[in-house]
Amino acid sequence: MEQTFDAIVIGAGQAGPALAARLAEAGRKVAIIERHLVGGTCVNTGCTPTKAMVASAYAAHLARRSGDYGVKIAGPLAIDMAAVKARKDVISGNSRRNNENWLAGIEGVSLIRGHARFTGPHEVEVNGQTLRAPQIFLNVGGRAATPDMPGLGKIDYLTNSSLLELDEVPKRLIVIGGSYIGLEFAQIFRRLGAEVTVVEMSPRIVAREDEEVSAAVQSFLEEEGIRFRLNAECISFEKRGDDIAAAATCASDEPAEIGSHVLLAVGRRPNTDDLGLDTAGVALDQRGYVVVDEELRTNVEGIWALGDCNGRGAFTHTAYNDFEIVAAILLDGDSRRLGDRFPVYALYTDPPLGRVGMTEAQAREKGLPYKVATRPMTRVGRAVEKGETKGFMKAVIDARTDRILGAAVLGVGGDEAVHGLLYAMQGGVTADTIRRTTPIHPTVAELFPTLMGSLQPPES
Ligand SMILES: Cc1cc2nc3c(=O)[nH]c(=O)nc-3n(C[C@H](O)[C@H](O)[C@H](O)COP(=O)(O)OP(=O)(O)OC[C@H]3O[C@@H](n4cnc5c(N)ncnc54)[C@H](O)[C@@H]3O)c2cc1C
Ligand SMILES: NC(=O)c1ccc[n+]([C@@H]2O[C@H](COP(=O)([O-])OP(=O)(O)OC[C@H]3O[C@@H](n4cnc5c(N)ncnc54)[C@H](O)[C@@H]3O)[C@@H](O)[C@H]2O)c1
Repeated sequence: MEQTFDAIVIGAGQAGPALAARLAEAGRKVAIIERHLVGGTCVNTGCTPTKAMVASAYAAHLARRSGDYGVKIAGPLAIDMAAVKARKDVISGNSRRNNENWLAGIEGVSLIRGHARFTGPHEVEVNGQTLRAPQIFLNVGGRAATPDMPGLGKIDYLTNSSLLELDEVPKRLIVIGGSYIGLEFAQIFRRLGAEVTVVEMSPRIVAREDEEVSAAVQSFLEEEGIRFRLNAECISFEKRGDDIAAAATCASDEPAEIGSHVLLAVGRRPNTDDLGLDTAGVALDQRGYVVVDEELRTNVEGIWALGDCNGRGAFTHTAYNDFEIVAAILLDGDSRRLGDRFPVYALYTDPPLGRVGMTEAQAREKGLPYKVATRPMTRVGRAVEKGETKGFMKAVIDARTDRILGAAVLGVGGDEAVHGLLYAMQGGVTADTIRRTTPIHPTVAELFPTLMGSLQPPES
């Protein structure tokens, strides 16, 4: 059987459904094809379930610290991992169902379940059926990278997806990779009672960040009992009875890490290897990401790529922004572009790291004249009152224009507070204007004017 549509969207992740809805609203007949779960990674195996578990882990942490606040809990603390998982499943499941019901209710959108594969530049095959459309939008996302490490094929390892299915806390968890996924899970499971070791091949964790950010995050995670093996340039695995041994270096006299479970969190790979993109003539880069221009167009007329699969962003908000760019161009006659967006993200450890724009190291590498200011969270009233004073805030300002180049807010509420600086950057607001504003007391963001008032040239 063959069917013709005005547009086909492949993947119901973070950009596809919103785009399908906008196209249908504009009167187009749209097919959206999903091979697994509506909502994609974020809703089912990424943001939503992990942040639900971050909340459970925080509750456990706060309960352990309750005495600090003058609150006594009688008896020992117990973690009911099955209940933690059930809570996370309800939150994630509700989100998925809301997405499904919303899509099902949109006139002009057909949700087709199955794996899509190109059979030509403007036709795909799903479940043996051919679908044709002049416009095709890829939103196929990615999955956990599983590099060819010695011994990996002989052990049962976990990824972000399978780890979320555990209904018992691992006794000893070895996390390979010390970035977003690795650190968020490391702290979650440590707070839920596991012994946790993070094995990272770089000399420091979250190595994209400034050195003092990496050091502060490592230090507060170590205070909670998480161990780190850095410079792990030569990782291999071996089964030892019921346990797994992970060797971190090639030196045979260095002891291996012994764990009951291993989580692989060493990056993602795009779901572009089983799409038949060569048949359609769509160009990929060396890492398998779809090559797109500033308007998300691929090299093939009538094919666009949005979200993680284009390698131009790796977050839900960047995937959604890709939808906004494409919809603006195709439906609103508005000329939005990838280059309009500032890098912004959060690392959801506790305390979280909110980040926007450049790091200081990036400003230095670019040879930009800049000023910098930092302030420890111990000198932020709101943090002191909450009893959560770990971390610091830092701003990097262009010395010529007085505009913000970048900022890090590592501390309680940092994921929220950093937005004040994002909006300031988008609006071209200067540090001096921020210095003259009157923010709400007591908040974390109320210290931004003070921060801007303490800018200094970098130490040379
Ligand atoms: C553990 C974890 C935590 C995360 N936490 C955060 C966070 O807190 N904040 C944040 O911003 N980002 C977070 N992310 C990243 C975020 O999940 C992704 O950036 C986002 O989901 C990307 O959206 P997408 O639409 O590009 O792809 P996806 O959400 O991956 O969706 C792609 C969809 O396409 C489908 N698909 C693939 N191939 C085909 C095919 N051939 N035919 C049909 N369907 C297909 C897939 O089944 C999937 O449903 C996290 C990721 C992980 C793994
Ligand atoms: N809070 C969030 O927004 C959030 C949370 C989780 C995931 N994500 C998204 O998911 C993506 C993937 O996250 P991630 O943490 O898996 O990847 P990542 O690319 O951010 O980090 C991978 C880490 O693994 C290390 N590594 C790579 N190969 C290794 C090896 N062989 N041995 C040891 N260490 C190795 C790297 O040095 C790096 O520190 C991120 O790009 C991010 O956008 C976002």
